[in-house]
Amino acid sequence: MMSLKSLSVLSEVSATNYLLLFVIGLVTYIVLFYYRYFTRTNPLPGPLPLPIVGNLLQYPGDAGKWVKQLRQTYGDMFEIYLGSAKAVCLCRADLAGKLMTSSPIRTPPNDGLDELGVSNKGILVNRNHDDWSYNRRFLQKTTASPKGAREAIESTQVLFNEMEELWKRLDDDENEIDFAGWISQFTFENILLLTTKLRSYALTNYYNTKNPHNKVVEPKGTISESESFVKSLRTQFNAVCFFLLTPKILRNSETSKQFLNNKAWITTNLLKIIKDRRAQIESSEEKIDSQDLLTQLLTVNTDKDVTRNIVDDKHTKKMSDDDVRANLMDPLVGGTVTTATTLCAIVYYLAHHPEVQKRMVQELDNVLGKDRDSHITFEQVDKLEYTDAVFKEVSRLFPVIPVNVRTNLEPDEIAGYTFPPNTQFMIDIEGIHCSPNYWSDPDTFNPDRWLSTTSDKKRAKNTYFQFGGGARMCPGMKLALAEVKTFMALLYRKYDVELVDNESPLHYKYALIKICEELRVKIKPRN
Ligand code: HEM
Repeated sequence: MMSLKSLSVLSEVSATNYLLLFVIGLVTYIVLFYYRYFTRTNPLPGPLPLPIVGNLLQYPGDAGKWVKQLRQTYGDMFEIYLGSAKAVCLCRADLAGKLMTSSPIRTPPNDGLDELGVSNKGILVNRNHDDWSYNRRFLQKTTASPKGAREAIESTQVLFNEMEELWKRLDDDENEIDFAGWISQFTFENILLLTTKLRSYALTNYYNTKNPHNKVVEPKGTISESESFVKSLRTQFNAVCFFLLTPKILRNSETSKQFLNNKAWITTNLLKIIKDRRAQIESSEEKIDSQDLLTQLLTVNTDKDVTRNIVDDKHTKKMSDDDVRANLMDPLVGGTVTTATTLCAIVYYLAHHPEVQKRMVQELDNVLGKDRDSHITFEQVDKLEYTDAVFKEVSRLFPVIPVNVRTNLEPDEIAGYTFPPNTQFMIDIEGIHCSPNYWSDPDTFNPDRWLSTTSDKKRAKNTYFQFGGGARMCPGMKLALAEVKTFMALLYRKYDVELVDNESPLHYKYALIKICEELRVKIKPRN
């Protein structure tokens, strides 16, 4: 029998052995990692990565700012490591344009996105080409048509009137509001209404949350906690960012759990809407005549089908509740925060450029007439050339998605390098939007550069990507343009808008897109 003493000596020896084995394993891993790194194909310039985390420890929390810093050091084409995966950054219009327009896939296979359950669902980060293309056709058909834009112009006016009634209830000394707070509720309510014909009364809910002493009766809406719902949509961007970038072994289980719970909460709310509408459709004896996105998704391949030219021979079954949920969630996620941040940036730039604001208001008066409450038509919005130029110029200097991504499905040759399939490319949209190579006086805020009479002569192809490009381009573009321009017209023809703090930069958080979380403004009726 071994003595206790010899047992403890043995266990000390085996602990030392384990430690030794671990150190040898670690050193081998590091040596192999750097051997592979220094002998890699297509060695582009870029910061030296660490094993497992790559360059993620240097990430300042904002991809736009990071790519800008790195471009200044490494030039127009460089590589970084997001964990152990390499990403190639392209900062020139000719390099970026090719990928943006040719590749229909955003990200390579990613276990994080699989865990979040978004890689094979819906539209935004769906990697399955056939399903993505099928799903996208529904949104394209309902939002990208002139009918979609007309509906957006109408609903924007209805919601603006409701918001004004709520503003009137604020005390006089409260004409200072958080524009970012109101507008994110506004854009959410608008996209919900346009895609489902349902209301959540998000603006009333927001007003009541902020003014508990002076509440108004809130009509019963589809989503009762709309304020929290909008927060959850924002959190979903953080979730995608976290799961996309964080290597599996570093994914903190508490953070993962919170993000998964957030998605589950959105899912529960949306499934309720979907089940109710499905039951309504199934029990209806009349012909379904509604053409909204939700109805199209629920009726496709059923005997009450209201879709046309959408199905293909790979999609012959009716859609499951969860697929409908993913296809509804993506426009809500994609259309709420982007549009709200764009409008915050417009308000911010106009406040800093009163001469531009004055000229825009003049155009509004000329096109819309003297009555500041008159109904605005599609044809009038179409005539707002200077307002449109303001939108474009703000979006050039402040793109909501400053860095876009693409992945190649086939080997791809770019600038003399051949990249294997599934290489992650990051496209420096902000850098291209502000490069002196493509724009005269790029840092100057000058809407005139967009007017047909004075357009920027230097401007080349593939230099403006506010809505992306190619097959994956934003399907909500027409709807968003109609909403944003109508909102600008409604606000500025009637009100003077000032920033509370003129010195402050426009605050935003970055989570794949820029999210403006607060913008304090004073709104007073125009003289
Ligand atoms: C001013 C507002 C908006 C901006 C700036 C914006 C911008 C963008 C950008 C840059 C992309 C990526 C395109 C690419 O990779 O080429 C995108 C994709 C997308 N957007 Fe928008 N968007 C806006 C409004 C909307 C609206 C209102 C909707 C809903 C109808 C929407 C739904 C989507 C969807 C579903 C995608 C993914 C498309 C795909 O992967 O095929 N967006 N958006």
